[in-house]
Amino acid sequence: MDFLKASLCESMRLYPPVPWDSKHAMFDDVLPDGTSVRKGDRVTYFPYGMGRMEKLWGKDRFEFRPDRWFQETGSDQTLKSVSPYKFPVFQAGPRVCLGKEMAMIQMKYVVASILRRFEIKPVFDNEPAFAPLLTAHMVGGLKVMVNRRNANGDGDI
Ligand code: HEM
Repeated sequence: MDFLKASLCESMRLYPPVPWDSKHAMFDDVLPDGTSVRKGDRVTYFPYGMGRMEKLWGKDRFEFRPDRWFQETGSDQTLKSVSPYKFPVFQAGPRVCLGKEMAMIQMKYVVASILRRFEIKPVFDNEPAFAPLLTAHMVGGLKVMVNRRNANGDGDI
């Protein structure tokens, strides 16, 4: 289940379900880096961009690597604790997503129960195009072939 959680986090790092999100200032304010914000200004944070920043994720930031979510020391196979300010897919701070734990449970449950029974393969080789609307979409959807797995866990068609 840890590897599944790491894979889900890695998927959401590269393709966050809420790729960008905005707030409007109620009062004049100053951000921690000194940027001043005036009352009524809109401030947007951009999880899609942050998930691809070399400064945050390293040179291999475009690679899908679930192992980056595990401890790096020796044979420690436990998941790392990653700051929501580095990985803000559920936002961070006082207005963090209240359903994030439930969302993780649901995603793990759906993926584990479907992949145990079915093999799913994309129909086309080309990489799906990501449409970063307020919530994430794929341009034209993702066409897949679904085969029931046999008792050995292999696709049977
Ligand atoms: C992968 C799934 C999910 C993602 C990526 C996600 C992401 C987010 C994000 C980015 C926000 C902040 C929105 C804002 O700026 O106002 C948010 C807020 C919220 N989410 Fe989720 N969410 C997910 C699933 C869920 C689920 C399953 C629930 C409920 C069971 C839920 C309940 C909420 C609530 C109540 C808030 C408002 C929190 C507040 O403003 O204080 N979310 N979510």
